[in-house]
Amino acid sequence: MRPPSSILPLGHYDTIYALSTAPGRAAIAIIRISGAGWWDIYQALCPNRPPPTPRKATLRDLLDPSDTNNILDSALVFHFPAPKTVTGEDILELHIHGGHATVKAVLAAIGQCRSKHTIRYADAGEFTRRAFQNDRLDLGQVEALGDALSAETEQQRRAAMRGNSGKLGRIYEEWRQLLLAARGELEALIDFSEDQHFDESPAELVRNVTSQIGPILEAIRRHQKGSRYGELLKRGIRISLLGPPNAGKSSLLNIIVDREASIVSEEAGTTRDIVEVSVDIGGYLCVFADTAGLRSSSSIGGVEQEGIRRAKAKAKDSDLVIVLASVEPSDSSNSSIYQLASGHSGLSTFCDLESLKIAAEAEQAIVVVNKCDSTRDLGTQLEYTKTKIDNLLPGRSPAVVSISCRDAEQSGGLDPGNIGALLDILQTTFGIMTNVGDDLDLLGVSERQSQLLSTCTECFERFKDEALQGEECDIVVAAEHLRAAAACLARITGRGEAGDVEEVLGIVFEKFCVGK
Ligand SMILES: Nc1nc2c(ncn2[C@@H]2O[C@H](COP(=O)(O)OP(=O)(O)OP(=O)(O)O)[C@@H](O)[C@H]2O)c(=O)[nH]1
Repeated sequence: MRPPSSILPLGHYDTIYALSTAPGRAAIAIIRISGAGWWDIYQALCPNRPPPTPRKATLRDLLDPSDTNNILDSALVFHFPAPKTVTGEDILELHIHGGHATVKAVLAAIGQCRSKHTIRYADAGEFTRRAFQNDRLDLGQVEALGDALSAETEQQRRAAMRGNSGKLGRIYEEWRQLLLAARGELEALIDFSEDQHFDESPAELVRNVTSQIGPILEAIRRHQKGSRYGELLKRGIRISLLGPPNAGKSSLLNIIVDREASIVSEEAGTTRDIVEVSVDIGGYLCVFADTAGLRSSSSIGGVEQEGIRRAKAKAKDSDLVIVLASVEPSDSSNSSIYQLASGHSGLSTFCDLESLKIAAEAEQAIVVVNKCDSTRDLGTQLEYTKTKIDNLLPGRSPAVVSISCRDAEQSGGLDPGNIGALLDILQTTFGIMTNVGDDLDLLGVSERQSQLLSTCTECFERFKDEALQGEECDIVVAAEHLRAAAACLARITGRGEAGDVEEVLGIVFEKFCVGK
């Protein structure tokens, strides 16, 4: 359904053009022209030449319209006839040489072409906006396209492609049509029940609609879960490194991100503020936070206390908490640390209880035992540590992995310190955290769409409450709840009765660049 012309922006019928490839020196640059004025532009740049065969590459000299002796470039020219094009309009694409002067000259020449259509440089995202307005893409697909353009990791790209298929839009439109039909039946009852005989009583009809809503509500829950997982992939998985001072949190961060992002020192309590670094692990965008070591002592100052407060808050806000335990001398005098396993060689495994408590409540947790370079009874200590962790975090059974940042630093690789094994465990955990089952399209549900689905659920719940009134049910109110639910679905796709579509478009198109 084409949106009403009242919501078409000013300049919608102008012919627009833009450099669609990145600016700068390159082998090829593509200039895209969209709109009815394409033919005037073609004639001005390629005077007396026959039109290019649709969808076929045609070699043409592009001439300066104000001086036809001046050949601007020799280009490959494509004409894509409306309506089956990326914008739904006629498209002319000029594949020119990518030098700065060539691009500048051809763009200037297009601006000079005469036409009864207004010809102007495109605004950011205007090609895609036209695709939406000409019904080539729904709003969910536009959002997915924006995500695809900004994708930096493999998993971000995959999630964006899932939203691009149009499948989600078709599902929401199907639900909306079902609601509209149900609402139609309710309204028929309201308008005509006095004059005509209906097979169903209002209460029966409302009950029937309730049973149709049930499967949609269930599906919405799956879509919202998919959205949460998709958002993890798009915005990145937030990981906190938590543990007592000196366990090696900063050392581990530096090894993972392969640079000195955080200060490492033998002085306990070095890290105060949170140090955040993004890194791509196996295609997953991860945002690691190195935090202040947790300890409780009357001797620590105000700055460290604030660091500890921030560390706890950060960990509680994370998707995954990595607790660092470490192998230290058994006679460690630090009263804040708790012995997880005692060793024979004068070295035992320690951690602080506060970090483990936070891990017990975290969505996902992994325990890493660092400084394993110094112990000779690692296997036994690890066994004890696992048992102790299972007792301290009942029902969680987090993975426990031993590493040595020192070995990794000294060898300059990941395997000697067992960091490779930790990265494998992380990747497996990310896979579990973002597993939507077979329906991978659910990863394409955006945060905006998920919020609208929540509102839609609320409307359904109100409808169901009304239905529970039985014969007392107010059918006008029930129909209104269905209308509101259908409006939420319309706002997801940007189709139908989405009254505030311009506002929604503004938000969605914010991140688009010129030429897209
Ligand atoms: N033997 C050994 N020492 C390590 C290892 N990893 C880190 N260290 C040392 O432990 C000390 C503390 O390391 P950091 O990475 O600063 O520890 P942290 O947990 O960030 O410490 P805070 O900032 O105090 O919370 C430094 O002297 C490191 O060189 C390891 O695998 N083996």
